[in-house]
Amino acid sequence: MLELHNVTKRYAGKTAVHNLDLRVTPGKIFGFLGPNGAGKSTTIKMITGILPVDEGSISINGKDIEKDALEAKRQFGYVPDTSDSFLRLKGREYLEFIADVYDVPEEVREERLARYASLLQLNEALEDKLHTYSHGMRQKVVLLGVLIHQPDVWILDEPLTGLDPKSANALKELMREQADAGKIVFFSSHVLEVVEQLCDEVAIIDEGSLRFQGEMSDMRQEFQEGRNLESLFLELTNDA
Ligand SMILES: Nc1ncnc2c1ncn2[C@@H]1O[C@H](COP(=O)(O)OP(=O)(O)OP(=O)(O)O)[C@@H](O)[C@H]1O
Repeated sequence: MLELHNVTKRYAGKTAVHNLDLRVTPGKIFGFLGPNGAGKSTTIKMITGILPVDEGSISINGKDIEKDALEAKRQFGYVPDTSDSFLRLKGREYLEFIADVYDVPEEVREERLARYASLLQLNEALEDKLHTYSHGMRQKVVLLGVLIHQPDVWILDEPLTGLDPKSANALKELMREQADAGKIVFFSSHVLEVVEQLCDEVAIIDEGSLRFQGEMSDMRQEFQEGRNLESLFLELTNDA
């Protein structure tokens, strides 16, 4: 379970996230949706412990991200929207490093590496250094780093941006596979089509405040059956 209680974040006096309450249960793909500047990345950075929470609290499988940071961080894998860490390492070295950090046994890591590198078409690139990778390839190697330790919770910030259609499709299938295996897949997006296709549950944030949280089907019902997600989104975020 991933829970946010009354979470607030300010940057130099400006409120980026305001009193946010979220509850994400296992076995679901959860889409965190909002326009540019809505507060999605700020929220994800607080969930992952990159940014401190100004008010409220966040727990992952019952572990508080601030009071019990190490245990909370063991629960999730994180794919940021851009990745420029460990650029001097080769792809394979980066993945070995992550597998070491999470104590993944040798045989298990080899098996996962073989399966997921091939699925994401990264095999050949693993012997190259990360600084030679394109944006999409970096996204994929970070994703592989998550898949190699199979956390209970996946947190992905705009994960499909920059992926070619084949890789995007592979990622969508992996997200579904993880959710069906009882894990939480929490991802942010402003691509409505993706959210509509993929999510079991959705939260919409705008100007730092939650506008809606619920099942995809509830959302359609609440805002008149038959309307498409785009018109609901525009209405909820006052952009219409
Ligand atoms: N480091 C920062 N310092 C000051 N303000 C910031 C900082 N980071 C974000 N903001 C502001 O906080 C608000 C929320 O930004 P955030 O990046 O969380 O939005 P987002 O929903 O992820 O947007 P996008 O879809 O464009 O990535 C915006 O008004 C943004 O300008």
